[in-house]
Amino acid sequence: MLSFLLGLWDLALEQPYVHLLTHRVGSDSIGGFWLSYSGFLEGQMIISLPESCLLTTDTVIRSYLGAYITKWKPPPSPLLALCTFLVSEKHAGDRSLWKPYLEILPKAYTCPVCLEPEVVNLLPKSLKAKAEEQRARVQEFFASSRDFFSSLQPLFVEAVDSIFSYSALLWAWCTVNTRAVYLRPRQRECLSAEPDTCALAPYLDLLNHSPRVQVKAAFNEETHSYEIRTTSRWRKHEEVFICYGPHDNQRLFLEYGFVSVHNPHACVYVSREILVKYLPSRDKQMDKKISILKDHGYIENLTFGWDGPSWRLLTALKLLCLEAEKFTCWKKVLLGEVISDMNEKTSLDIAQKICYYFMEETNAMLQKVSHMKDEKEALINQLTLVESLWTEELKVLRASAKTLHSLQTAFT
Ligand SMILES: C[S@@+](CC[C@H](N)C(=O)[O-])C[C@H]1O[C@@H](n2cnc3c(N)ncnc32)[C@H](O)[C@@H]1O
Repeated sequence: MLSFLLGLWDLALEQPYVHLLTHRVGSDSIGGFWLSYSGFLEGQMIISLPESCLLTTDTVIRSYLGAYITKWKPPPSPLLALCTFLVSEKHAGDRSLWKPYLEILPKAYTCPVCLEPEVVNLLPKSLKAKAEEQRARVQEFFASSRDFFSSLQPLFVEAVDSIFSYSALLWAWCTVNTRAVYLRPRQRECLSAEPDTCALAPYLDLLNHSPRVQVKAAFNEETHSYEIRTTSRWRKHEEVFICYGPHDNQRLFLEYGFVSVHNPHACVYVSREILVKYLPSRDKQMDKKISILKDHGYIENLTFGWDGPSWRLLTALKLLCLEAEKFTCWKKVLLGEVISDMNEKTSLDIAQKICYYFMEETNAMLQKVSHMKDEKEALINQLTLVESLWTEELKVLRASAKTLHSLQTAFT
């Protein structure tokens, strides 16, 4: 493993910028990270990984799988090509040129698609629905790929069913989903029309995420290398982070299987059902108001954040709280105008009720997770992850409740 990585080091870096540290956590996962050797200044290159070190669909098509992919109709997707290569190379073990890379990849993942259904049941509703969608998508990916896998039988002594099992494909899918970097879309006749934008980038993919840093990452067409430059400053021996995007914790959990503590983008989603639950049930204009919110895209992505209810959430509430005689002012509400003190106050009161409701629910879920941790030791890692998500949500809600309280005092 190390020789491979040191090989990359020689190839990719002009000077030894970083120490690479990997350590195993438990038996089935690996935590890899980068430690700054001599520090980085803003704008400095962290890594420049030559194209030849990237694992792309080109790598797959040039391999022994190429002839099978080219023959297969309808053409396999770029994702299927990458996943098939990963599973096949992992199966090859010592015979694989990619063995050193494959050995440092996690053996298992913690994205919701890999969690036990009873753990998925403990996720916030909005995330649970996305987790179930993700699982259905991966299951469909497996089901629709089985004929293609069968066509590969001449390449293997063992039955392909045992090599390209659901768990093997799931592992490969998670590897691509959690670790791939973005390349500009390419189109190849032997692959389906889905965007071919993923590349695995050994060594570079050991960089962990921090929401508080900024990087510039892209393939440089002139140097033919994938380059990452930091816009932050790193002191000697500090862990170097990159930013995977301005993702909230639910998105980080869904796509990468982790939760970021004190994530500035963390938020709690308010569903339409909860929004309506706290409004006066006698409002005859409610259906009309809901349909205005829907038409103007204000029924989704309503959130509580560290700074209180989002502008979208408050705007939606102000519109829903409009008094009957002020209903015609709904456009002004969407433009951010204040309609009346009464409208401002009522919407803040309802925002606070919803916030308290979420805090109660979150505390109840935390208790449930804690009981389950006592009862189901085998699930402790998965449950701890879910617990950290709820804990972060509770912190956001407390901060929001505080902001709401101070906003309300302006009306008392
Ligand atoms: C591209 S890899 C980064 C390197 C990774 N730590 C490894 O094991 O090789 C992305 C994965 O690293 C983990 N990860 C990245 N940033 C993290 C963070 N701030 N906290 C916890 N896990 C993180 C998550 O499991 C994520 O799916």
